[in-house]
Amino acid sequence: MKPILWITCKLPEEIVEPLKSWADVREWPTVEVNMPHEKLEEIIQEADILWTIMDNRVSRELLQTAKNLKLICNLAVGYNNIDVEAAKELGIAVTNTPGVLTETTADLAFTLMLITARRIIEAADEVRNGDWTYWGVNHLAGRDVHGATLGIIGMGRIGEALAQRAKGFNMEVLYHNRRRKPQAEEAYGFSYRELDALLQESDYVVVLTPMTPETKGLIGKRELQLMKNTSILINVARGGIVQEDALYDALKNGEIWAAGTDVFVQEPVSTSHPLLTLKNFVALPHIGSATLRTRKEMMEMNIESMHDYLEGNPIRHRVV
Ligand SMILES: NC(=O)C1=CN([C@@H]2O[C@H](COP(=O)(O)OP(=O)(O)OC[C@H]3O[C@@H](n4cnc5c(N)ncnc54)[C@H](OP(=O)(O)O)[C@@H]3O)[C@@H](O)[C@H]2O)C=CC1
Ligand SMILES: O=CC(=O)O
Repeated sequence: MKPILWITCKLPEEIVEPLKSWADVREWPTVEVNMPHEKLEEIIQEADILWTIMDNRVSRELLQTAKNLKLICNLAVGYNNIDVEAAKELGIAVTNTPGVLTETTADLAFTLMLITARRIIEAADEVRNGDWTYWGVNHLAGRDVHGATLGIIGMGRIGEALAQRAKGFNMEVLYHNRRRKPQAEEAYGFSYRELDALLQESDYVVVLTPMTPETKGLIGKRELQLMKNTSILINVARGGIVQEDALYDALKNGEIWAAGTDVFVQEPVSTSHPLLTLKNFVALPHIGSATLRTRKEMMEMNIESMHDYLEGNPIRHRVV
């Protein structure tokens, strides 16, 4: 009997079709709406392999209801949507997609810095809405990215790729991790800072840590107040690492100059979210790794893990 592979979102036909040679493939049928949690509760009971996306909350309670589940492949590098400790205890392997999305996500992080600093969304909207009525000396004037100081919180794969882009813009690069990276410091000229010093010195602060109990709410009122009132905060990591209510207050009160984020606590974010009322806030719909090539490579990486499992080989890209 073929193992049951449940895919919790609609994937391209050319990816799914070949899987049918070895799996009894069952898939969520539509791209417009993601699988509701109640459906996940139902299908986890029959799946041998579960192919998940970040939207799926795979808790301990949910995992405990699984009868045959042996492998979860998460179509993302971040895996905070899955209780990996519980999975490990229950003998369920979990895999992710590190590396293949690094450069693409760094491109997006740098893009978000540029569009936030140069007020690109406001400017483009002005043209489209017919509000471009004059040339003014400080009209839509933003902030320079070149030559500024970039502080990266979470200098991992994506952080390093972002830092390399920043070097091309003659930026000074500071970073904060739990562990220093002396070799990278020497090779690329980054400088380590404690968190508070990084916040105080940087013109751009970019958050690129995973979401963990330690990073949840890492940037709140106190941290935002440490930043310069001319500085810009970018979050491409996970919603909730930056406290959204504190960010709203800091932007509204001019404690920081602007912010751009690709991620929210609740995704998709509600159009009534207070942050969306602010002109100095740029919002993107979690598109960090969204290029056709990278998404294909992410899917292929998950499939590699499935093949390893099937063939009884050590499972590549395994988190636990
Ligand atoms: N917006 C999007 O679409 C995307 C978002 N992401 C997010 O980006 C995250 C990073 O990805 P990637 O670069 O591949 O991951 P890495 O694991 O390579 O890098 C994460 C870095 O964060 C640091 N870190 C972890 N905990 C803390 C902490 N408490 N304080 C300070 N630094 C910390 C780690 O260093 P150390 O252990 O020394 O602290 C590490 O260097 C993902 O987990 C994901 O959530 C990723 C891809 C796309
Ligand atoms: O947010 C995306 C990821 O890959 O993690």
